[in-house]
Amino acid sequence: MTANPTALPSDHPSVKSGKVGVLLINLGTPDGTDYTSMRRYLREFLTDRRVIEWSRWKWYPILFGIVLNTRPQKVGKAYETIWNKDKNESYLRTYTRNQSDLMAERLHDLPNVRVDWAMRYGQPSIGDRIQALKDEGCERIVLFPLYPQYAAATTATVNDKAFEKLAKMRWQPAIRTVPQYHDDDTYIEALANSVNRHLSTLDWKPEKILASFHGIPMSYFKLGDPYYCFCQKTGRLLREKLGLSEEQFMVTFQSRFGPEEWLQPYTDKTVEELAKNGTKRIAVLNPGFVSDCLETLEEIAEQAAESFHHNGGEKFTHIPCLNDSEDGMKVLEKVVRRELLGWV
Ligand SMILES: C=CC1=C(C)c2cc3[nH]c(cc4nc(cc5[nH]c(cc1n2)c(C)c5CCC(=O)O)C(CCC(=O)O)=C4C)c(C)c3C=C
Ligand SMILES: [Fe+2]
Ligand SMILES: [Fe+2]
Repeated sequence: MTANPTALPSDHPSVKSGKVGVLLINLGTPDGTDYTSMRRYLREFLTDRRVIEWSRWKWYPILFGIVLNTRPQKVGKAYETIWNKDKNESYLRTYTRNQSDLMAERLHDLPNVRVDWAMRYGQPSIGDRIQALKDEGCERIVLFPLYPQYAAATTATVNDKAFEKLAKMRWQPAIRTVPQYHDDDTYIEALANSVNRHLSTLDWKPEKILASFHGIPMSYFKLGDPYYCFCQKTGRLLREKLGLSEEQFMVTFQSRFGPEEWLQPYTDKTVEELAKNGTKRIAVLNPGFVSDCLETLEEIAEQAAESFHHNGGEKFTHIPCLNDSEDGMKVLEKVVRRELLGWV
């Protein structure tokens, strides 16, 4: 008898192989609304050089001396008002997990594909989930930062974090990173449907619709971040799809942080000025957020609504993000299937 030359030696470790991973990644979320959880989360977030580009010697005294002593209480209180009490977690976490579960179901025709989810800040971490996918036999992984409009502070930092993990792996999986899909027709149609569906539940019509995107400092844009242009294009395509004029539809930027100038027009100032100038009815949506979160549920649906009413406005409505809706999942599935081409 001759030995089989292809047989593995008896002491060879078992290696799983032949699978493709899809990792959905969103921004992150604190584990709880208490001071310690909030501080841990904000510390990880605000020490990210892609988020705060100031030099360390200028930023750290402010961060550790002031921001991390005051902001955890303030933001913790805001989180409490929008916490998903059923699951004891933020909605961003609930929706991201649901998106992952639903994506797995939608890809049932691709038995070699594994779907998982992670957060850039907090848990589950990107590194842990890449390792878990690799351990399951994923030799190729699609990294999907859940941001329709690329920005260095969001998409790039997700990719950086993933490659930080890969830098420590002896046997790396092959990687694809998903680019922006700000002008994808399925995405624009899903947004338009969500606007029309939501407005059809009201007994009034808005005089103006605001598409409010998270801002970035103006200096980042001037240094070459394309985010502003992607937001403007999404806004224009959505306005055209809805058949609205430039008077009826506006792109604005929210969530300013720190003393610098950010992208304009600012959402909070616009809402206030519209109300003061006699606009009585507005609707606001957040096309840049794949899931509702603090920035949409608290800053817009609560704070902006209050400001509008306080300044003389009468009707305000917040149009929910696509979240784990059928239309929202259609968008994510389309992007994932495109990025899997040639791999499955
Ligand atoms: C300089 C600071 C920040 C930049 C730049 C920034 C860009 C940016 N952020 C999002 C999406 C989200 N941000 C969220 C919360 C949040 N953002 C910042 C600061 C910057 N973001 C802070 C400090 C916080 C925490 C809350 C607070 O302290 O005000 C969230 C919500 C997370 C949640 O758990 O609900 C999202 C989502 C984008 C898309 C973006 C640039 C394009
Ligand atoms: Fe942010
Ligand atoms: Fe531009």
